[in-house]
Amino acid sequence: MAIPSFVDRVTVNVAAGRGGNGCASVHREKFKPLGGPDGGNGGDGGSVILRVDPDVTTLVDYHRSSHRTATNGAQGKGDHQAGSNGGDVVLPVPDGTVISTADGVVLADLVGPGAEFVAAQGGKGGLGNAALASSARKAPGFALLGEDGEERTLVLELKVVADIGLVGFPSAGKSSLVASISRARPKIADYPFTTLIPNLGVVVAGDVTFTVADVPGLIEGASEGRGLGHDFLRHVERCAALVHVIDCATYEPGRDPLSDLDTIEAELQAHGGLEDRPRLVALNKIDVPDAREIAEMVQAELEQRGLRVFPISTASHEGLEALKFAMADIVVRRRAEEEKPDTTRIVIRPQAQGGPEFKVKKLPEDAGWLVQGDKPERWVRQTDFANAEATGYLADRLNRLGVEDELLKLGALAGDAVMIGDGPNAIVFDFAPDVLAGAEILARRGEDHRLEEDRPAAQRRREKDTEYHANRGLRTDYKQEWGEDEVDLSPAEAKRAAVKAEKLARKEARELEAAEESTDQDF
Ligand SMILES: Nc1nc2c(ncn2[C@@H]2O[C@H](COP(=O)(O)OP(=O)(O)OP(=O)(O)O)[C@@H](O)[C@H]2O)c(=O)[nH]1
Ligand SMILES: [Mg+2]
Repeated sequence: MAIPSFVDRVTVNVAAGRGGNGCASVHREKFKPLGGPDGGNGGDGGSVILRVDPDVTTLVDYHRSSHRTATNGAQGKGDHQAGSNGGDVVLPVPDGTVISTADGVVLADLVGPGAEFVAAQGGKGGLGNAALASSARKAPGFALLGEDGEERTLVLELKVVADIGLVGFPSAGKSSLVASISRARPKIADYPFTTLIPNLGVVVAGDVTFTVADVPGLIEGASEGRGLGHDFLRHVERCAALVHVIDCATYEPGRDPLSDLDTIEAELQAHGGLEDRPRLVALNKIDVPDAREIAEMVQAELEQRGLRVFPISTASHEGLEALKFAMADIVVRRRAEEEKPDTTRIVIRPQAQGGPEFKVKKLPEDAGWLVQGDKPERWVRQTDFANAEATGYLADRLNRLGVEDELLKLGALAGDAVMIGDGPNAIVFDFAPDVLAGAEILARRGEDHRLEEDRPAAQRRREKDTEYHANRGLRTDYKQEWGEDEVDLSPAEAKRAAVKAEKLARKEARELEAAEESTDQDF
């Protein structure tokens, strides 16, 4: 039989929608030439959300199609029309789904119906020029860009949240046991590895209700990746107790109840983490005369090892009541010991970073300054650098946040490179306090005087930025941008290369400027 692919651990790619751009528009009406700004805001991009749905028991759907994308927010329009928001995509996942990054960092552990995790946050829509108008800037000639939606690769793992885990060789009768003590109706068949995904059954014993999960057959070597069992052992990691289901009716050579138990114990040992869990032994299939004989033979020896043994038959139901109550006993004891009841939702989410809204760091080797922070980085993404007024607005925002003060305090000089953000979308500015410090100045729409009056160096810089950002849709990285033809630069190397190239460009510009000045004097 071909080993089927695992369905309880899947890698999914989620992409949220982009925020719509804000609109820059001016109200037009007959005989009223000076209308106010009426550009609407862009809609927010839809998010991709994972939510526990009690009706979903496997991750099989994500195994078949692992890319999920939410829709983009619509662009804002004139006449104060806001773009509509992109729709969220809600992905139903089973209770007990653990979400981690591709490199194994656990982001969330979803327990309980309705528990949610935002897998990819939709991009915020950009403000339209109507929303950007202020008393000083009555008719902004620009709008903010919508932000990209988050894109992530996540690993979803299902850990069944069961009180009791049934372990054993293939065809030992684990699924049959779940079926005979609960209302679950798992597939049962006389070939090994019938169960590919754990079956969960709800068992009622007296006034105790608990859950039992069978684990797909464990075989020797499973913990080293042979067979199916290893990947499924994680399902029993949360169990209060393990029940060994032992087939006393097998005619396979080399198998008997004692060595089967040792084999499974060795697997559990190799997997690790289950040593402290109490064990019960169910000697199954005693409706078969030979099996009953074998069970009677080994019972005493197992009991000598300190194990509680239950001869059972899932076919005739003999011994099942005693086994059920023994399970219930352990569950009750475990629940009493536990500080937190099982129903507590455990949701781990990366906490939003508190503290100051931005950080300024001096880069080594006089390479300039690095500004990091959610707000400044977001504002850069929202800026249309082809529009000087939008660029000026960004400078004002950064100034108001205190970025410039902080740079001055730390000793930044005019002309120093200031890098905002350190991802592929990072952007490098010349530090020009006079530009940053300017108040709102009336200018023609889409322009900013402060930038117009710049020296040629800043002019050059601005043209370069404009060109760079015009190409942003292509996601040009530093290698292309700065003509660096080394391959596989690490982000830190790329940053250094970018800053170095930036300094060089600035030096050239200064030289050019000096040359131009000396030319001026000739006239
Ligand atoms: N005679 C008899 N047969 C049983 C008993 N319990 C289970 N079986 C049979 O054993 C075979 C395997 O049973 P399953 O419950 O599918 O075994 P499993 O341990 O879940 O096996 P995998 O899912 O493959 O790991 C089936 O043909 C069952 O009918 C029993 O008490 N008596
Ligand atoms: Mg089974």
